[in-house]
Amino acid sequence: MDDQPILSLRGVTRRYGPRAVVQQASLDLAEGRIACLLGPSGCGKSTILRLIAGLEPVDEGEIRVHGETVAEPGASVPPEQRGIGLVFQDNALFPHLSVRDNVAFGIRNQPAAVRRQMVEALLARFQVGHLAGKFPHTLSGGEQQRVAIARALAREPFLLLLDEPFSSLDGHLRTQVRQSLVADLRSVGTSVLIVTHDPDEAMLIADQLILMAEGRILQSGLPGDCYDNPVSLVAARLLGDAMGIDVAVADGAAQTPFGTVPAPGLPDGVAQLVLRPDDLLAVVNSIHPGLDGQVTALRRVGAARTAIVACDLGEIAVPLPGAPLPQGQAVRLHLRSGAGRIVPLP
Ligand SMILES: Nc1ncnc2c1ncn2[C@@H]1O[C@H](COP(=O)(O)OP(=O)(O)OP(=O)(O)O)[C@@H](O)[C@H]1O
Repeated sequence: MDDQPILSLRGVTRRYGPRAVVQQASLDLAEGRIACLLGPSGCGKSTILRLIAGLEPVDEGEIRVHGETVAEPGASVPPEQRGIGLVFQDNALFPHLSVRDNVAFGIRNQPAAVRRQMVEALLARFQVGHLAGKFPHTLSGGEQQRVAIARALAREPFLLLLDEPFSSLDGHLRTQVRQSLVADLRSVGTSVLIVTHDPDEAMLIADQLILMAEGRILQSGLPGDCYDNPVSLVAARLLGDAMGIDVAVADGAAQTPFGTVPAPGLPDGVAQLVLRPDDLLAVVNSIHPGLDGQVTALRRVGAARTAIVACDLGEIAVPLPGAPLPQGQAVRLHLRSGAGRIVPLP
């Protein structure tokens, strides 16, 4: 099996004036996977897509496709020769062309019979065959999205880039459209890189998750690994609530208010314990070491109960899987077995 990444970025930097909006970005994409690039608004996600597609030059670093350099400072393979499809947030279908002709547009050099067959197959695959003769303005946002993706795939790109494909949809519709679109993309087998700022969306659909903040790629890996083993507090917070507590590390172990936590590979000195809300347990009459506190309030969302516990670290929200605790109850906070990660200070 060929393990060579289909696309690699190495130390890629892009500046607008003096400001580097993408800084030293490195990543590898594997074939046939759905990767999600997740980060807050303005962190440089769309710029990375444009760099990969060849719509912008790199100022530093290198982009490789199947091991061949396609972009480095002063040299760039044009977008149409990269074999990469890009669908922007706004879809930008040609308004004066029917759905069928929009999809056929990118392959207009193919013989008519081949073109017809490919277009029909793609429209059917993306469940918009019944809309073939319609014009874009008569389609819903989700339908336009599917047509735009079918149009990009007609050129048989080895990689499809999707910039916030579900941003125009909300609630239930978003979940539905997302599920069925991802299933269709998987059935095609194309490699896909999806930009999103929605952590739940990224966790749900990604085979590979790429975390980004302030122009930098922080971490890349399986979604579960990124969630369980964040490289920093910032990376942890991209995927959900997390708190950081300064701790002392010596000989590969950190002394925390909840006991000793392994800190493999970290140098001696100050580091940070990263905690997810469900990493802590509030125990009454505990005989084990932990951090003492007192319940100051109870909250409930649906079936889930949370106790607000005042302790030396301030007020901490701790999930209560069992019976509710009364206000004022003294508790000891413990770290669940295996929970908590020690990361370097920012
Ligand atoms: N052509 C440009 N000239 C100058 N600054 C730009 C240009 N394009 C983008 N920027 C700035 O670069 C930063 C990164 O923009 P980018 O669109 O890549 O972020 P993003 O993560 O995709 O954001 P969003 O999720 O809001 O789309 C932003 O601060 C943006 O204002």
